[in-house]
Amino acid sequence: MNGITNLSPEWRNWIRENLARGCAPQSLVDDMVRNRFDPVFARAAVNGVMTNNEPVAAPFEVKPKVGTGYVYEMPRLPAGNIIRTSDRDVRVVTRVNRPMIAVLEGVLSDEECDQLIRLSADKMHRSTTVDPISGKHEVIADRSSEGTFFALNADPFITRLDRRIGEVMHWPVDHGEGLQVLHYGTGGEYKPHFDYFPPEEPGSHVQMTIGGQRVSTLVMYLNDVEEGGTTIFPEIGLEVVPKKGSAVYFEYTNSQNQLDRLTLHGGSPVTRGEKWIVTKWMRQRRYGEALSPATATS
Ligand SMILES: O=C(O)CCC(=O)C(=O)O
Ligand SMILES: [Fe+2]
Repeated sequence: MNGITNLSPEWRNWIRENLARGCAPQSLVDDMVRNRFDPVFARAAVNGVMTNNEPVAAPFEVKPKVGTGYVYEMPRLPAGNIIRTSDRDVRVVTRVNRPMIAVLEGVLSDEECDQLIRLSADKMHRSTTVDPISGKHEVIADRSSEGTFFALNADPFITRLDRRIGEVMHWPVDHGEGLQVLHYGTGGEYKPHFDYFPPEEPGSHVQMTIGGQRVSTLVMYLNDVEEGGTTIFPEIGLEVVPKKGSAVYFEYTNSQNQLDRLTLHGGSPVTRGEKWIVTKWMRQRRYGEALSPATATS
């Protein structure tokens, strides 16, 4: 998820002209990625030009209500003490109803955690977040971690995890962004933030061009952290201690497009040892649906 994240007038014209010539949108995305564009941004940019919504200025189709008055609907997370997925039973250890948060055990086996770390270790990049004004992915001081990303169906191992995670989150696999592995060294942290794209920030519109708003998050812990590194929810004073194979789930966008500000959260500083997590973010719609079915790949 790295690379160029702004569209010069020249590139915008290039997209326009090639679409007019009948080029497949995906081939333009591929060319842009070869020219060092961020893949997610490239898709959003091509889509924006295709739909005549210039990416940064594109109005989001429904203006979401923010903050107060969030209506809590039936949680998407299945009810009960055990969530039975196609290949594993996941135990619910804690549920909070407002905001909707759950702590889950046994989402991943120890071997799966180790395997994800192994697969990620040699392809980590300093993590980026979305700049509120430009919508660009920027390295920022608030997020001292390195990350890497696994596209949906990257291989049978990832496909199996994505399937199980979709069952736990009770949301279609193809509405999910690819799994994102993050590593924090000692001192690493992620300051409190929202996982949804704040609609008042212009950069959010770029991110929402494909798939819409994020609706829910599953943060899975890949190791036990010696000291610190808890997932904190400062609005409600909750702290979840990382445990290998466990996860914290939360949801923040309801069917009326309202956003739950109580899901403000962060990763507290790792004071001893290191911390590995893998995160799944679900979107309102199919992630990639804005391109035609023949060209959408994730
Ligand atoms: O590190 C954590 O515990 C939280 C991670 C997080 O908030 C995220 O990946 O969006
Ligand atoms: Fe987050």
